[in-house]
This record gives sequence, C-alpha cells and structure tokens, in this order.
Amino acid sequence: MVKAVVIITVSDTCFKNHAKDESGPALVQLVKEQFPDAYIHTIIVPDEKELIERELKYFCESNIDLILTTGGTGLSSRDVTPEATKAVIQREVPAIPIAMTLESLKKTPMAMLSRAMAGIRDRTLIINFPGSKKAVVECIEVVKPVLSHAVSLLANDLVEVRAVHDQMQSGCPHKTSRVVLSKVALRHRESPYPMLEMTEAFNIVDAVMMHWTERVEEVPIDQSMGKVGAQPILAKEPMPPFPASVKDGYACLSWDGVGIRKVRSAVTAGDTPAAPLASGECARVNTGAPIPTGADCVVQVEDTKLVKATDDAETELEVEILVAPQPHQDVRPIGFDISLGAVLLEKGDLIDAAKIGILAGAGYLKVPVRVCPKVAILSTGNELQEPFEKTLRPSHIRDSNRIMLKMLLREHGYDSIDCGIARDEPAELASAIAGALAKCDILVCTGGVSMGERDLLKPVLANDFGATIHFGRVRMKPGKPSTFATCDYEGRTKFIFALPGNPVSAYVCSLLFVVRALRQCTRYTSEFARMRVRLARDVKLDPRPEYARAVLHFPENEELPVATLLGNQCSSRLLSASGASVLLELPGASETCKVLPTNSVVSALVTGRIDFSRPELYVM
Ligand SMILES: Nc1nc2c(c(=O)[nH]1)N[C@H]1C(S)=C(S)[C@@H](COP(=O)(O)OP(=O)(O)OC[C@H]3O[C@@H](n4cnc5c(N)ncnc54)[C@H](O)[C@@H]3O)O[C@H]1N2
Ligand code: MOO
Ligand SMILES: [Mg+2]
Repeated sequence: MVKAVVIITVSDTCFKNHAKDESGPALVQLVKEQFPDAYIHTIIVPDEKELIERELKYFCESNIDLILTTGGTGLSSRDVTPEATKAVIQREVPAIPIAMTLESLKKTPMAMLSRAMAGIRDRTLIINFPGSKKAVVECIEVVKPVLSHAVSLLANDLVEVRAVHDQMQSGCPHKTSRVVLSKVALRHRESPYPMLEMTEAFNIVDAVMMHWTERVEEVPIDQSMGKVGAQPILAKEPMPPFPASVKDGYACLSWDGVGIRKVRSAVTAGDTPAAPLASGECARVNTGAPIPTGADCVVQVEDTKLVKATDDAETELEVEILVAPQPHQDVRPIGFDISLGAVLLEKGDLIDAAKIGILAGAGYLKVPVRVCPKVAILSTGNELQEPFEKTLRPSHIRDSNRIMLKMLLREHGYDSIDCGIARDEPAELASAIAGALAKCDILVCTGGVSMGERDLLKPVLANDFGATIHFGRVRMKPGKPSTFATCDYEGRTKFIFALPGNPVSAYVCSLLFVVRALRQCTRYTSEFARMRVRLARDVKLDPRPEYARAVLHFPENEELPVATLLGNQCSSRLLSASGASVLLELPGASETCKVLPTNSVVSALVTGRIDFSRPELYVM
C-alpha cells in the first residue's frame, strides 16, 4: 500500500521560478489518481548533485515509499539526477527505465538520450522521470501497474505481497496466526507472567545474549565509530618517523651554547633536510619539520636575534642564539608519540574519534571489529499513523517510538532498520514480525504487551513463532510489561524485546535492556556508568523501583552533582526524557519511606549527555 510519495522537480530554471514547473504538478496529479489516500510532498531543487543526494537520503530516512524525480536525466553537463540517484540507491531496478525508454522510443528516437535511473534505498523506491511534461505522462503510464506491488515488497508488507503472490500462484498458504481474537471473555484478568526484579531481568538478558555467536568483520575506519575492536592493532612505524621539531626556530648543536650561528639552510614541514649540520651552523626549521642530522636541539625563534641578512632580506645569513639550549630541547625523537609495535587499539576497545585518527595516522584504513547484531524496530498499534501524515486521523496518534528508538540506539553507537507499523491484528502482526526477523538479529517492538485484549505480542510470539518468553513483567517503572523472548527463525536465534508502547517506557527499556544486550554481543561492558547525585527536591516514591529521568548541575565546591527531575514522570510523557542526562535509580516506596527528601543521595545511571543540562528550566 503506497502511503507516502515525494515528487522532486530537478531544474535550475524551475528552482528560480516555480511557476515554470509543469512536470511536477503533472506527476502529482497522476499519483493522486492512482493513490488517492497517499500523502504527497513536492519540492523543487536545482541541478546540484550533492543537494539532490541530500534530499533523496532525507526522504528515504523519513520512510517515504516512492520518490519520483523529474528532470536532469539528459546529456547536458548540468544533468546530474542519475548520478545523484546512483549515489543514494543501494540496489538498482534497471528494468524500470528500460521499460520507460522502450515505450518512449515508439514516439521519439530522442528517448535514447535519457539516462534515467531507478533503484532502492532501504524501503524507498526512487524513479527518475524525464523533464518534459509529455514524457512524464507517457512514462508514468508505463510504471503505474507495478508501483503498488513494488512498494509492498519493499515495505515487506507480507499481507499484500502474499495476496499478490496468491493471485499469481494457486494455494500458497497465507501467513495466518493461531491467535484467536474473538474470545475476549477468555482474556487474562491477571498477567500469567511472573513479576521479575530488575536484577533478575538483567541477569537473564546477560545470560541469553551469550548465545550470540561472536563474529568479526573488517570495516573502513570511518565506519568503525562506536564499534568494538576485535583484535589488537599494532603500530607498523614509529611516530614521528623522524626527529621532528616542536617549535619554529633554529636546529642547532646544543654544545655550541649561546653565540652566533651561520644559517646553513631552511627546513619547513614536509622538507627533507640535506647535509648534516656542522658546529657553528644552524638550520631554520618549522614545527613538525625533521631536524638535520648532527643537530640535537631546536632554539625557538623568540630566543634568537638576527645578525646578518642579504640586502633583499630574502636570506638570513647569521643569527645569534641568546639562550643556551639543552640537548634534545624541543625535539620529538623518532617514536616519541608512538613507538614501533605499540598497541594502537586493544581487543575489546570501544573505537572513538581519537582512535580512528591514530589508526589513520598509522596507515590503517580498515579495522577488524566485533560484528554487531542487526537491529530492527517495529511499532504496533491500531491507533498509530506515520509521523509525516499531516492530518491526524480520528482517535489516532503519530508513531513517535520508531524514530525515537532509532535515534536513541544511534546515540549509543548502534544502527537499526525501520520496519514500520503493524496493526493489532494477529495475522498482520505475525507477518510484520516475520518480515522483521528475516532482516535482523534483534527485534525491538513497542506496544501491545500489557493486559489489553489487543495486546497480542506475547501470544503471537509464543503461538506463531514458538518463542521462549524469558520474561513478560518486571517490577520497574516505567516498563512493567516489558517482554524479552527468543525464537528460532530461518535457522537463526532471534532476540526479541517487546517493549511497552508508552514512549517513556520504550525509551527507558531500550536503554536498560536493548543497549545492554547490544553491548553484551560485542562483549563490551553492559552497564552504564553509575554516579551518586543529590536530589534537588523531595521525590515521591512509586511502589515500583523507578528510573526517573533527570538533569544534573554541578554547584561550586559541592562534592555531588544535584539532580532535578524532568517534571511529571508519567510514562506517556516523552518530555520527561527530553534532555535527560541520567536515569535516577529510585527505590520502590516502603511502609517507612514514601518520599525521598531534598538532598537525599541516590545512584544515577549516566545514559545521556551531561554537558547540556539546564536544570533552571525545570523549576516546578
Ligand atoms: N489493566 C492493566 N492495564 C495496563 C497495565 C496493567 O498492568 N494492567 N500496564 C500499564 C503499563 S505499566 C504500561 S507500560 C502500558 C503498556 O501497554 P502496552 O505495552 O500494551 O502498549 P499499548 O497499549 O500498545 O500503548 C500504550 C500507550 O502508548 C501509546 N503508544 C503505543 N505505541 C506508540 C508509538 N509507537 N508512538 C507513540 N505512542 C505509542 C499508545 O497509544 C498508548 O497510549 O499498559 C498499561 N496498562
Ligand atoms: O510500566 Mo508503564 O511503563 O509504567 O507505564
Ligand atoms: Mg496495551
């Protein structure tokens, strides 16, 4: 089902004067006729490759089903749409432009000059159309019959795909579910899942994730950020590879002491010095430049005086050294920064920017890292609609969980694929889960895990995938109905975190369970750093242990930072997680303690960035 289409007019002329764009509106009209319910967005961009690429990538990341470009597919030097498309797509669909060209050739041989491309990025199909309105109308007729099926294949919307395949073949079984919805009177009135303590849940996640088989892959260093090194990496050369000057000044022989020196030569960074330096001589050097053999120190220019130069002042002939230099003064000897054979990256190290710079400097363009599980994110709920749909449908809300979790995992160094929204229908849930499991190792879904008659995740996982539910309820707030399961799918163990639909529950449980699991898989410490903080105000305790979202500030001369909660902690209120630096580990209320008074010291997990806390914003 085609839900969202973007039409991009690529044309310098139309970019300057939108009124000249006829092809874009024509495409809009044609798309509207075929997909009347689809959300259609149009933009006009100039014939700039980088800009077109940026827009294509943006819309692919925004879950658009179809991107249709018009213009820029010809032979002129400004025609770059195919190149931009090629740079963005992951897989080509060559038959689409071929079909369009064959059809257009019936009308004009000029169709031979079209360089249009078509291809896929993630779940978006991109098709280049020619720039002329007449050609657009002809070409859209060619592709119309396949657009919907193509989008369904990409959306992995197995319901529609199975239906189409069923029409083409007889009797292949449509994915159904063993879960029966109708007998609502038989619903659970008490959760059948024991309530686990947090530590039990953490131990289960740690133990089960040990089933992840550790694998190693080599990745380009610019794709290794946040990954874990799989083996030690050693320096193949000493750094610096030559004795290098630390200052701008003059390379000298230290035993010459103070006095006049003949300026024998100049060595700037990148130069290779010629003959060795003799006593009474010096060589002008820049920071980073190799010092000539014979020299054993550098005197900074501030400690010298010019004695003699050529009349045109282009050459220094003699300088006076005013301060007696020490041997090796301001010289970085060979290997001073990194000695030959030094360990640049330890096995198990988390790769950060500095490490990537060190690897680059040492001539490593790839690095072996521990393979990270592929993560898929799926939202569930009849009440959900796509964020880009302008108008809210009655009793609907926009899905905020998917993009939030994708970004949250990215914040912690993990990529993920977006598997869209599944409705609370057993067969559709089963199909969506099947589609997601086919593409991932860890599935994170949100919604439908509590006590509602349409909370189907647990039953569908257990009945349709034979999943082992390791836990289905945890004594925590937020996140009580969190579910962790594993199943065997297409011969591989799949790990499934079915988290509550409430955005804050999904946020907290992704941090505490999903990030933990991912760190386990790369054998990296699974715990977040813990610190002790003081409460800025009284905090009422919930009966369950609570992970309260807070920001910190660091009063002068105070031993502990002060934590301010981000307002009402209700698990539907995502604002309570916005800008959170820490999750406070608050105990459950007891008979004797229902409120933690101001200045109480509690432990906090450092799950966010600390440097932009603005507690002054949260004065209650
Ligand atoms: N009778 C009981 N009711 C509930 C219990 C209980 O123990 N007994 N548990 C409550 C707790 S605690 C939680 S947490 C929620 C979790 O419910 P579900 O996991 O079944 O989540 P849903 O019902 O699907 O949705 C909950 C809430 O979140 C909204 N939602 C769902 N998905 C999204 C999304 N992708 N983006 C934004 N918002 C989303 C949804 O509209 C609901 O408002 O159950 C309590 N109930
Ligand atoms: O467990 Mo829920 O996330 O508190 O509402
Ligand atoms: Mg529910």
